[in-house]
Amino acid sequence: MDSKTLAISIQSLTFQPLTSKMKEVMAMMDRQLSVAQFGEMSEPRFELIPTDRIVERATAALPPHATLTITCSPKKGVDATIETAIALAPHFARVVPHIAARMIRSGGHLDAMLEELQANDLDEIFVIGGDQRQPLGPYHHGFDLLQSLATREHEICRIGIPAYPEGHPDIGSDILAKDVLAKAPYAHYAVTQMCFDPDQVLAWVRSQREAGLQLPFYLGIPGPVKPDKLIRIATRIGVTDSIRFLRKNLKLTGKMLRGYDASDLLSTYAPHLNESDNGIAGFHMYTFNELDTLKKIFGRIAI
Ligand SMILES: NC(=O)C1=CN([C@@H]2O[C@H](COP(=O)(O)OP(=O)(O)OC[C@H]3O[C@@H](n4cnc5c(N)ncnc54)[C@H](O)[C@@H]3O)[C@@H](O)[C@H]2O)C=CC1
Ligand SMILES: Nc1nc(=O)c2c([nH]1)NC[C@@H]1CN(c3ccc(C(=O)N[C@@H](CCC(=O)O)C(=O)O)cc3)CN21
Repeated sequence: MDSKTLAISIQSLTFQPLTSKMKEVMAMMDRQLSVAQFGEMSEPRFELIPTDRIVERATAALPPHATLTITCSPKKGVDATIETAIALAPHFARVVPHIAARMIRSGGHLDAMLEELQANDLDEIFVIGGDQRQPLGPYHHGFDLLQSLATREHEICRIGIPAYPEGHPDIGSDILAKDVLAKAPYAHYAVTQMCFDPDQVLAWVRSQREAGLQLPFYLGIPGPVKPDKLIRIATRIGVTDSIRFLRKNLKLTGKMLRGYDASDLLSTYAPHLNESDNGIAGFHMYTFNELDTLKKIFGRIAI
């Protein structure tokens, strides 16, 4: 029995409105349910931002069998991403740096990065265009970098690319659809941009399959984050429609005070994970580096 069914049966037995204690128990059970769903995935992925003390914080909060991916910001640059990935690598099963095409200064810079990755046994990367508007070197978009990688000697054996179920603030949907199909032969999987509307994501997954895209998808799940930070980040990266969806949904389900946690999204996705036509390989959690909160909710053992 899930927590909602349980709460309804408690309510109908006692003829009492839900007390705050009961709501707390429901919230806890919801979270346990979502932990189980996240844990069912063979390879949990967590996205981290390179910041001070990240190794200490990540090892304290996340299990060693997790896959971590490390973002690439225009402020810190791609070398900071690689440095952080190398520092985390001994502690986790798999560490995946995001390599932003527009932040690579030259072919020589790319070769030096590839050598450094190889020297540290990092064999997977996530290729993005990058939030840096003007390219620092010859690679203008993710596709240029993927093509260049295909002509070079390296030990990278797995490449991920981003995908945008909710669209992108600067890029038209028709361009995005063509782009992901063009990138697909060079990539092994796609990760969906964070989105709070699971129906939109699932409809998009089906439309991509109809368009002939064969890459497995990791569905991007926003992790626990305070509302003000979430709104700041979502506005910056253009995830605004589904924030509106989230607000409406939290109001409808009476969870406005409790705020967002991933359990509703995970529960909605759960029945679709085993539909083979969808090709959903797992979840990718955007942690916003809120690792203490993540640990409290998911626990070390449960993942
Ligand atoms: N920092 C990070 O770790 C992450 C960043 N992102 C960001 O998401 C955004 C998109 O990344 P990708 O899909 O890899 O981009 P991309 O640069 O590979 O572009 C995808 C497609 O859109 C076109 N395009 C790009 N910018 C355009 C513009 N301003 N107007 C019209 N068409 C445009 C490209 O020609 C290409 O066909 C970037 O801002 C990227 O940095 C995504 C995931 C993680
Ligand atoms: N366009 C785009 N750029 C990204 O960087 C990005 C996406 N999309 N999609 C998913 C995730 C979400 N990303 C982020 C990036 C930064 C913070 C963040 O918390 N930034 C801090 C500053 C961190 C620092 O000290 O560098 C903040 O307070 O905004 C969160 C999520 C990275 N990813």
